Amino acid sequence: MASATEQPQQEIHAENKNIPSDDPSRSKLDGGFTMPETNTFGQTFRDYNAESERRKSVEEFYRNQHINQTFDYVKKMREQYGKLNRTEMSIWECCELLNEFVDESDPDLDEPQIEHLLQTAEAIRKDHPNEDWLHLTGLIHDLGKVLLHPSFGALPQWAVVGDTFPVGCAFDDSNVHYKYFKDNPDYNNSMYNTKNGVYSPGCGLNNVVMSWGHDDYMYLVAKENMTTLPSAALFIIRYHSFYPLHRSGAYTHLMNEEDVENMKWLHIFNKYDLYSKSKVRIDVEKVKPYYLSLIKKYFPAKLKW
Ligand SMILES: O[C@H]1[C@H](O)[C@@H](O)[C@H](O)[C@@H](O)[C@H]1O
Ligand SMILES: [Fe+2]
Ligand SMILES: [Fe+2]
Repeated sequence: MASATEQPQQEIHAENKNIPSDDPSRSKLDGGFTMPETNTFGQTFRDYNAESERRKSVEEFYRNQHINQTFDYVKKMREQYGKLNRTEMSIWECCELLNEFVDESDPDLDEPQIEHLLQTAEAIRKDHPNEDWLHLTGLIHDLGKVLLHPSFGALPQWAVVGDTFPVGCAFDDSNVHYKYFKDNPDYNNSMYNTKNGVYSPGCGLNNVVMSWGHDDYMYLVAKENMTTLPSAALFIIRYHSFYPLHRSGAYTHLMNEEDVENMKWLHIFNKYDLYSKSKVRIDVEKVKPYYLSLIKKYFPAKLKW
């Protein structure tokens, strides 16, 4: 029987096994975690132009996302889904619901989402054994993708996944496939197309309306169900797809001091979210008791969704 103190799984270092330590092709070692040079398809991570079987569909995904995510659309969705009146279920039940979904925006992963959740959580657990809140954050950060499920209205992928960005101000050209924003109605709206748009500099991300998707939704679910996770966990969940900010440094003029503090944890988290994507399977039944104990510590048994 697996105990709640089961050791973390996943051989993160698998890629390096046969490569001499001084070989430049060897992955970078960083805090124990090996960041592989290439993804499952032999490409560098987040290369949206590399020729691969997924390139075309990922680009088509971003075309739809950029055209449809307007300020008005996001406001409407936030209000509607923020009511959390669709269903009641536990965190683990939600993990299981994600079993069937593959994320169409992701050039690095074609595994069902539950694999990605466990790979992320287990990779964090290995390097940061004492931050149990961060393990749980890894497990739940993508649960908002449940919006794809028929019982949540089966939202189109462009309304659930992909990188996020602020609406209500100019789209930054560091967004992937930026060119498709030109067909977004907000692109030509003078209220929304200046650097600050409807915001003031330093207003804080909490006051910025982000494109609608799994990040903001899961943030609302965690907060409204009174999680006892620390605020850094909520920040990670809410902004983990905000690559234009945490990877490219765009939109920093909207941040306040608290955001700057929280960014430190987001940067740590992001490494595991991105680079743990692999074909290495996790034995779900083996690790389940450990994660159930964390869920019990930080969440009520049933949550409103
Ligand atoms: O394709 C991925 C995926 O949807 C992730 O869940 C999200 O966090 C990333 O930002 C995105 O690029
Ligand atoms: Fe995500
Ligand atoms: Fe993720």
